[in-house]
Amino acid sequence: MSARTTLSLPIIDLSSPDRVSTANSIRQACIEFGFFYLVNHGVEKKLLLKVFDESKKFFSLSLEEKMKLARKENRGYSPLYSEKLDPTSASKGDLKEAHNIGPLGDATSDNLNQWPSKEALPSWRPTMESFYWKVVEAGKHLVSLIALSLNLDEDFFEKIGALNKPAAFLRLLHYPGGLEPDEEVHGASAHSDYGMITLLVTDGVQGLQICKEKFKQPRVWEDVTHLEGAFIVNIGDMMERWTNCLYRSTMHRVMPTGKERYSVALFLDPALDCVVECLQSCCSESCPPRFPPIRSGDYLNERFRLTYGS
Ligand SMILES: O=C(O)CCC(=O)C(=O)O
Ligand SMILES: [Fe+2]
Repeated sequence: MSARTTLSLPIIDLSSPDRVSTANSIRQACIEFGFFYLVNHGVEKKLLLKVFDESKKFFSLSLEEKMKLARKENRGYSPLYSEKLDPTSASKGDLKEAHNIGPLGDATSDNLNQWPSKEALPSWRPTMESFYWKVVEAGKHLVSLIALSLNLDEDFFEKIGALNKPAAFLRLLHYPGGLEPDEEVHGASAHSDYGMITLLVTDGVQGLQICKEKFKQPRVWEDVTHLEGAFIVNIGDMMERWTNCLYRSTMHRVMPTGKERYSVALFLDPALDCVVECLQSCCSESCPPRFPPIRSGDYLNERFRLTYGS
């Protein structure tokens, strides 16, 4: 087994009035780790607790009930082992169940969402909708600081249409307990996220690990410490493509610790018709673009296909 250490990530304060210094700290964090903690993000503790409470109620419904909402078009319920975030792994799938919601606010897309019945979970939908919008708001604010950190106008990503209809997915996750650490069984197998940024909140149970040097073997995994009340934010692959790998989309995974674990992630992805191509400030003659331009929707579809094997 490879060596492991525990890691404290840089802390970014979203409410700091000194935007330039915050942008500088974001730049450092994205170059060095691709991960950081986000504090003072504006999402109240009460709402966070309510989301976890509803999530626990949802995952304790019978499998039959949950399968009525089985995943279609990346919305709805995915049972244990149905996903493999590392398509190269030989395992039978990831030891987690999940439920995806999003993108909201657009009638066509909204209609594809699958909601548990009001009889079973009366507060589910308003809780998730309210949380979704609060986290999207924090995410958009953060993206404006990321633009600043890349010496771009704060509204750069708005102007190129990446955030017009936020392609955001809210994903509730449940990792069952009972299994000890094992190199074969992963809660979430090694992967990088696909989009711009991910904002994650967990119930405090350990398990999340990152590997800073994804191309180096053997891989070195470091445990990410829980910071109460903070979001854990990471850079996704499309942001890595925009920045020509200046900002890292860091590989991560969730290992079973023997304890049951809940987490909630919001994936803020570029609008589906937005073309993601190397930023001018991130390439030069001696450092040409490493990736060709790609439509966000095409990129996402391909990644989902590999993850779900369909
Ligand atoms: O549950 C976690 O801590 C991380 C989940 C994750 O990385 C993902 O769903 O992409
Ligand atoms: Fe992830």
